[in-house]
Amino acid sequence: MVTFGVGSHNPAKIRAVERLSEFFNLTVQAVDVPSGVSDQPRSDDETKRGAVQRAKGVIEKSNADFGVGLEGGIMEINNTVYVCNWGALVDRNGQVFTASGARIPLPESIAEGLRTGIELGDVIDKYTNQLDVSKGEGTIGILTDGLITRTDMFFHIMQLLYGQYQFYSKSKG
Ligand SMILES: O=P(O)(O)OP(=O)(O)OP(=O)(O)OC[C@H]1O[C@@H](n2cnc3c(O)ncnc32)[C@H](O)[C@@H]1O
Ligand SMILES: [Mg+2]
Repeated sequence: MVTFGVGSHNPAKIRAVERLSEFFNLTVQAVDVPSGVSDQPRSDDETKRGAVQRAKGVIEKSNADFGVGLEGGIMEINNTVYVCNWGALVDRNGQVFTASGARIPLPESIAEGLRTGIELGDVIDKYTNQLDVSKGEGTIGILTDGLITRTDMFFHIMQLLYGQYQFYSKSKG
């Protein structure tokens, strides 16, 4: 049985890793690790660093076979703010795999709130008049009318990560 440690207690992230059980037997454990970046990463680079640092932290702090880091952030292209997401998978040999997920533009009213320094999680709760959107369908779920949830998106990242691990394991043999 393969163990995946996830550097987060967010159920939207945990469920995304658990969904890998569609392909093989695994157990998932949440591990308390810092991302080492700000609560609201503001570039691809910072978001990716958060994911990698979480994944490495899991390997250091637990006995899991794989450390997983999943990180949400925002980034700007030509004055349009996008929600972005990164993931990292680290194995016991210290190999690091990274992948990014879907990104879509944020409506100007949400982007405005973010420019004042508030976290997306808080802005989206206010925008939707709901609690803990980030632990459920996520901003991506709201902005796609529920078609792609935060878990769907992180699951796609997990496939990209584990798929790379498989590819490089086989090509070395
Ligand atoms: O406990 P952790 O793992 O930190 O869970 P989190 O929800 O805070 O997740 P992140 O730190 O990775 O996300 C950074 C911010 O973006 C928010 N967010 C909400 N929905 C999101 C989505 O669909 N994609 C990316 N970020 C989202 C999130 O609530 C945070 O304020
Ligand atoms: Mg966070």
